[in-house]
Amino acid sequence: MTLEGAAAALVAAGRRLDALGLVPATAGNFSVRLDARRLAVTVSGRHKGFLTADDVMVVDLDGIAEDPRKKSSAETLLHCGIYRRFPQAGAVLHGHSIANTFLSRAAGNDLTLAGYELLKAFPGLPTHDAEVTLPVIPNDQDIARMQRGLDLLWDGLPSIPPGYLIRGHGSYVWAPDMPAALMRMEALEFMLACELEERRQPR
Ligand SMILES: CSCCC(=O)C(=O)COP(=O)(O)O
Ligand SMILES: [Zn+2]
Repeated sequence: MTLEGAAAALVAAGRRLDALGLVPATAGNFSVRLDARRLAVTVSGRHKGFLTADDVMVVDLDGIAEDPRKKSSAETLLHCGIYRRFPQAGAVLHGHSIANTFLSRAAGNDLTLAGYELLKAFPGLPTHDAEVTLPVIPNDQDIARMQRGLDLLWDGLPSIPPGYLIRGHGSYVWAPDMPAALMRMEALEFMLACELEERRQPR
């Protein structure tokens, strides 16, 4: 993918996720893979609903910026960690919603979503009669350490779902391309909103 195409995809993703309330304030960050060694990622601290092409920059898989005058997302190393581990990952989205924040604070080490039609948005789940268990990892301002923890966690999982939650912080999903990543993010956040609604019901 070209940098111009990547920038257009990230700007459009920001508008879409902002319209859904998933990137309040300057929260969230997005990326797409450019080639085997590089990704295009959002610049840190920008409101993701109002991105322009100038708010997208190139880093390598170690998070090193091509243009050192620009500062990439504070969470760049989580994007790099996904592209390094999953060769089929072509786009990564991170959002902060009320549902993912609340539920990740209430959850243990993982969160299972079961019986939702929208589970079909995740790979290998052809019917609603299925479940996906997403890891919930501790939040940490040391992003390199958080990624090391994720790598250890992934090493121990028999199969790795294409997403996770960071406690009290937000959700990450990835997919082969941006349209598929958006579909996963919307489906995940819809199911989390349903879970939140269920917990609001009087028992
Ligand atoms: C105001 S949100 C706090 C930082 C964060 O969690 C986030 O997703 C946005 O950080 P970035 O550096 O990518 O703008
Ligand atoms: Zn965040």
